[in-house]
Amino acid sequence: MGLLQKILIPVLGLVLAFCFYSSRENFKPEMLRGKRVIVTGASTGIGEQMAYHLARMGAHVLVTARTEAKLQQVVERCRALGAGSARLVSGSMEDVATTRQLVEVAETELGGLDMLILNHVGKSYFNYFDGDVGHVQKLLNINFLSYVAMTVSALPMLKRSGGSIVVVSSMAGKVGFPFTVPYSATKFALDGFFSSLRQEFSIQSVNVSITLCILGFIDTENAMRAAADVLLTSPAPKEECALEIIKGGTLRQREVYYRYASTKLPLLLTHPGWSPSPDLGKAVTN
Ligand SMILES: NC(=O)C1=CN([C@@H]2O[C@H](COP(=O)(O)OP(=O)(O)OC[C@H]3O[C@@H](n4cnc5c(N)ncnc54)[C@H](OP(=O)(O)O)[C@@H]3O)[C@@H](O)[C@H]2O)C=CC1
Ligand SMILES: CC(C)CCC[C@@H](C)[C@H]1CC[C@H]2[C@@H]3C(=O)C=C4C[C@@H](O)CC[C@]4(C)[C@H]3CC[C@]12C
Repeated sequence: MGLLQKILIPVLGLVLAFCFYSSRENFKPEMLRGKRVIVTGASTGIGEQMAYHLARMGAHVLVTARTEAKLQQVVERCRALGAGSARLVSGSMEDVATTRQLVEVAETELGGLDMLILNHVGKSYFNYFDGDVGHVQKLLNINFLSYVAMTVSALPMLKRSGGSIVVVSSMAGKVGFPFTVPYSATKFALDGFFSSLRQEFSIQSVNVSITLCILGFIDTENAMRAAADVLLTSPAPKEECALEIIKGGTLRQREVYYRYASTKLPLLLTHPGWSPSPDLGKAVTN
C-alpha cells in the first residue's frame, strides 16, 4: 500500500498528464488561413487587435461595432496586413437589425462562417453600485442578450462548418469583485448560458465548440481610463491577449485564462484611503 501511494500513483499521474498534453494539437497561424470570422466590438481594444492577428493569418474578417469611421480604418489595415478579405457592418448590438445584417453578409458574401468571436461590451462605470436598474438592463441587452441572439442566428452556419464560438468574458464573470456590479452580472450570465449550451452540444453531438475567455486587467484605452489609477495590478498587453483568445478558439478549448497568475494577487486597490469618486461612474457611462 505504501509503495502504491508513494510511487505508482504519482507515476500514473505523470503518464496521464503526458498523454493529455501531448495529444493536444499545437496552434499554427495557417489554421486560420481562409477561415471566415466575425469579430464584434472590433473598432477598438482587444477586438481591433484580434482583427489584425486574423488578417495576418489570412482569414476573411467581418468586423462590427457602432463607429463606422473607426471600422473603416480597421478594415483598411486588415487588407494591408494580408487578410483574405475584410468587411464591416456598423450598428449597435442593441438593435436586432445589426445581428441580422451580420449573418446575412456572412451567408451571402463569405458563403458561411467558421468562427464567431463575441467580444463587444457596453460602457459601464467602475464604482459602487448606484441602484440604476435601467443601466443593468441596458448592459444585459448589450453584453448578454445580443451574444445569445448572435449565437442563435449564426448557429446554422457554424453547424455546417463545424465551427467555433468564442465568448470574451472576465475574471469579474467568475468571481465577485467590487465596483463592477452591473458588468459582473452580465459576465456571470454569459458563463451560465454558454457553459450550459456547451453541455447540450456535447449531448446532441453538435460539432460547434464554445470557448469562454476569462481575462484579467488588459491595457485597452477604455479600461486604462476607467481603472488604471485605482488598481495595483499592472495591465497585460492587448495584442498578446488577442492572440491567446484566437489560439484558444482555434484549438477548441473550453476556457482560456489570460494572465490569470498576475491578476490573482495583488488585487487590492491603490492608496489605503482611496474611495471611488461619485463622478467616476457618470464619466464613463453612456
Ligand atoms: N480591458 C480589460 O481590462 C478587460 C476586458 N475584458 C473583456 O474584453 C472585451 C473587450 O474589452 P476592451 O477591448 O477593453 O473593450 P473596448 O471598450 O476597447 O471595446 C469595446 C468594443 O465594443 C463596441 N461596442 C460598445 N458598445 C456597443 C454596442 N452597443 N453595440 C455594438 N458594439 C458596441 C465598441 O465600439 P463602438 O463604441 O464603436 O460601438 C468597441 O469596439 C470585453 O468583452 C470586456 O468585457 C475582460 C476583462 C478585462
Ligand atoms: C477576483 C480576483 C482573483 C481577480 C480580480 C481581477 C480584477 C482586478 C480585474 C478582472 C477583470 C477586470 C475588469 C474587467 O473585466 C473589465 C473592465 C472594464 C473596463 O472598461 C474598466 C476596467 C474593468 C472594470 C476591469 C477592472 C479590473 C478587473 C476587475
